[in-house]
Amino acid sequence: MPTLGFLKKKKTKEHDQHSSNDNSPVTPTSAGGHKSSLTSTSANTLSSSNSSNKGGETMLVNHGGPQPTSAPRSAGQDAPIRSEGPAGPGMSGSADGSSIQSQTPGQTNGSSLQPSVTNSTLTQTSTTPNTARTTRGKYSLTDFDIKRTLGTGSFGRVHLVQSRHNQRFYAVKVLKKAQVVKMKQVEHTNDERKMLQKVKHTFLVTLWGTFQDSKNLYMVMDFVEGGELFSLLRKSQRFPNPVAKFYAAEVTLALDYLHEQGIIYRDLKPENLLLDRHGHLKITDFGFAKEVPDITWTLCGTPDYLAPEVVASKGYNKSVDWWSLGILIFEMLCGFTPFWDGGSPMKIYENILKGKVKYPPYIHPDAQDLLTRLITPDLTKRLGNLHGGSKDVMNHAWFAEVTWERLSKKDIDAPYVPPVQGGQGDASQFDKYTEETEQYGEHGPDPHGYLFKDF
Ligand SMILES: Nc1ncnc2c1ncn2[C@@H]1O[C@H](COP(=O)(O)OP(=O)(O)OP(=O)(O)O)[C@@H](O)[C@H]1O
Repeated sequence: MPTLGFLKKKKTKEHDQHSSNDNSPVTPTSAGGHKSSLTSTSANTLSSSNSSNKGGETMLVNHGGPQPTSAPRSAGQDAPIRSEGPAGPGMSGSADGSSIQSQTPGQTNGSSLQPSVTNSTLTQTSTTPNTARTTRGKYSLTDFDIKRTLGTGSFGRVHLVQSRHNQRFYAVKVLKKAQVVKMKQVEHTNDERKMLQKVKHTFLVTLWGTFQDSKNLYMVMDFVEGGELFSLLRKSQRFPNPVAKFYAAEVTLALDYLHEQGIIYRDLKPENLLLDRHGHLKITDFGFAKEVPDITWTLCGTPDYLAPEVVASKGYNKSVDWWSLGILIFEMLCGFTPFWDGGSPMKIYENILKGKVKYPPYIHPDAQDLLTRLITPDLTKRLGNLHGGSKDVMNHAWFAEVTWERLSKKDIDAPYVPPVQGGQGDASQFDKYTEETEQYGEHGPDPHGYLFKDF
């Protein structure tokens, strides 16, 4: 049994060895839900419509195990509010010497726009294959008021910001160029921007635009208000079978979409899964996503989630995401990852290569069957990598009651609705961080600017 170290957030990037129109303002349409409990319903959960699934048993899960020592966020307090609309942040005409680029989608992926009962209106945006946002405009720091920090990463932090044009809230990821260069992440950072610009899917975060100044890179995204799945999982210790299934099914749809686009995600973990105001998932952090038609070799990702072929520095393909899905499902069902062992990445790698997974007795047999088929080193046997592709995963018995079509339209209630009121910049679901003291937007020498021409 792992000790409490597994409760910590898993850091990502240090393990990489590769050097390698302004839309018109929209009036808020709804306030978010206020259910703060994790609701697990019957096995029907994943096939029920929003309108019919209101009677779930309340289960803020506590399985009697150790309380987390880190990461649990304070339960969200309702806080001042407003709502995002289907519009980008709005842009100023010019920008303090920043070089800039952004997209202005005509529509968003909708999750933050409408109450879930109107989900049928989301069909097209949710499943339509990517039509890359190509409209270019200009954002700059002067377009936003920077509010608090939502999260920190290896090279910078993510801020809640408010557009000075339409007063809506967004998340801006700020990356320090010098740090990106020092950690040999130039290619990954440019890829992140490229991949996020390309994708458009209900369960993926929307990138509205990017820009840079002499020191930093900025990525303007939707503010996903409900916090990280990681926090919910640590608070809950582990999820009941139907709850894990709900999140796994949404991730499966997102992976299916990404793989269809020729993109490997490579960084699946609860820290990168955010909940929107209705409790549906949004995958964020495309720092390791890559367009790979066939095989690639880069060692990147988070130790606990790495497939053996990645650990062994072999060439690998999209199937690494299916392996990681297995690890994610395991972690959601058990509260810890299968290869975790004392916190040392080397030990974790050893365990991954040994490939022995101990399944606790409380895991549902169908779940265990799926996990053994995903967490298998044999690529000729790994589900998702076989002839049927992602459909093999979707057709597995554990997902039997999932009505994929409805799920893709978010026409199924989420098991947990974060206690936020949408659109008001309510960041109560996020940890508090010491704020950045360094001023953004300063003029000065820009020795690394040439490396980030697309920003
Ligand atoms: N669009 C968003 N809306 C709300 N919060 C966000 C958003 N994007 C990121 N965050 C928060 O910021 C955190 C860090 O973001 P992200 O993982 O993209 O940064 P990173 O620098 O790549 O991190 P790491 O180095 O750990 O991979 C996330 O875990 C999440 O809590």
